[in-house]
Amino acid sequence: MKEWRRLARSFGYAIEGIVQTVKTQRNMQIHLVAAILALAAAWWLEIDRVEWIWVLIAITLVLVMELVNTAIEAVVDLVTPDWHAKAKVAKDAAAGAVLAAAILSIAIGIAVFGPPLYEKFVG
Ligand SMILES: Nc1ncnc2c1ncn2[C@@H]1O[C@H](COP(=O)(O)OP(=O)(O)OP(=O)(O)O)[C@@H](O)[C@H]1O
Repeated sequence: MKEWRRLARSFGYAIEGIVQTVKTQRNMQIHLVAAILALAAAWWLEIDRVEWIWVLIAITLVLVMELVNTAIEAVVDLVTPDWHAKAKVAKDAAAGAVLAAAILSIAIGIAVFGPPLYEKFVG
C-alpha cells in the first residue's frame, strides 16, 4: 500500500512538471497548439494506423525535448546565475535538441499530411 502511495506521488510530481512547463514556457504552449492542430488534421484526413503512430511519435518527441530543455535551463540557472561559457554550451545544446526534434516533426508532417492534403485540394 505504501509502495502504491509512493508511486502515485511520483506520478503527481511528473504531472506537476508537465503542467508547470506548459504554464511557464511559451515554446511549450506553441508546441501544444501545433500538436492539437496535427491531431485535428490526422482525424480530418483519416490517416491510417501507421501514420497515426508517426504523428504521435513526432508530437511526443517535441514535447519530451521541450520538457528536458526546461529542466536543463532550470539547473543551469540554479548552478550559475552569471554568464558562463559552459552554461551557454548546455543551454544551446538543449535548445538544439528541441530544434532537431521540431525539424523531424515537420518532415513527418509533410510526409503524412502532404499526399492527402494534395488529394483533397488539388485532386
Ligand atoms: N548563464 C549563462 N551563461 C552563458 N550564456 C547564457 C546563460 N544563460 C543564457 N545564456 C544564453 O542565452 C540563451 C537564452 O537563454 P535563456 O535562459 O533565456 O533561454 P531561452 O532560450 O530564452 O529559454 P526560454 O525562452 O525557453 O525560457 C542560451 O541559449 C544561451 O546561449
